[in-house]
Amino acid sequence: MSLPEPETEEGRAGLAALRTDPARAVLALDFDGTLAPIVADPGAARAHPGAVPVLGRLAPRLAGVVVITGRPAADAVAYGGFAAAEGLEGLTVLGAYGAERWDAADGVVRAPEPPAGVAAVREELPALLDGAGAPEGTWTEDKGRALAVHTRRTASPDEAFALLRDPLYALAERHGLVVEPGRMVLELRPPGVDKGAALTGYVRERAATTVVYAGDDRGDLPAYDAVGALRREGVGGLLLYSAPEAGDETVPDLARRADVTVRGPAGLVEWLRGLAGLL
Ligand SMILES: O=P(O)(O)OC[C@H]1O[C@H](O[C@H]2O[C@H](CO)[C@@H](O)[C@H](O)[C@H]2O)[C@H](O)[C@@H](O)[C@@H]1O
Repeated sequence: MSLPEPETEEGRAGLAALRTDPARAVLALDFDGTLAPIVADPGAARAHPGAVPVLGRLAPRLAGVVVITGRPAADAVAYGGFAAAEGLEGLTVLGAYGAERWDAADGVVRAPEPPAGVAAVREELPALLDGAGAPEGTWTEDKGRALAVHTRRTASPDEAFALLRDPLYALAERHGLVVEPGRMVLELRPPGVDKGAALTGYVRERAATTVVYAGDDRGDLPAYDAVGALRREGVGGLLLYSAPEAGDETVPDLARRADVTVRGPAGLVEWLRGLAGLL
């Protein structure tokens, strides 16, 4: 099986480094929109059925496989079907943008206590949404250490997103939180972590000389930046963009910078199968 040639020179160099020494390469993947198709109900998201089998084939050949997600680590593990998966005994899941860590080796989630601002936002959010005129279908996902306001199930998700944007930024700022905007979602979460720092830490921990990162949303941009910085240190890098299969708009900053574009989780699984075939 062959792999499509990366569209950039740096990407071709990254793929060549990966093929030369896979045992020193890290494969890092976002969850929603990358491993799991986007669905209207966040609680119904599940990894593409081909994801775990192909990751299980790849992982024993690599320095490490890590899922880096805005989800709580436990949710990603459950929705991904990652616990006790064949070949994924060394898998790591970095949840809540790197604040939480789960390792398949012991099945434990490690995480610090959320800051007090999260409880204050939880308290004030319902009245704020009422006052802002949040339309029917607006839904708050309580992630424990963050609150995510989803607009996908409103009649006009983009309009609802625009309506709620400023009030939610103001609320987050009042309580020392930051807003993470995503695909029809505005998440209020603690500052101080992002997917870039999470990825860099994992690459260093594994002493990797190549890193592959796949993502679909704005929250993945810090990981793209991290791959850029690692490349400048001499680490090989390959950036994949999981473009929307339907409905959602593309994220121009990811589309422009990616070395390889795949069509959603199904396209990513196909690419990973091609990689497994090559290795
Ligand atoms: O970092 P990720 O793994 O990409 O997680 C980002 C957010 O993903 C989830 O929301 C997104 O997926 C939902 C299910 O497909 C979809 O309904 C929603 O519109 C998307 O924004 C999740 O619910 C959030 O908690 C994550 O932060």
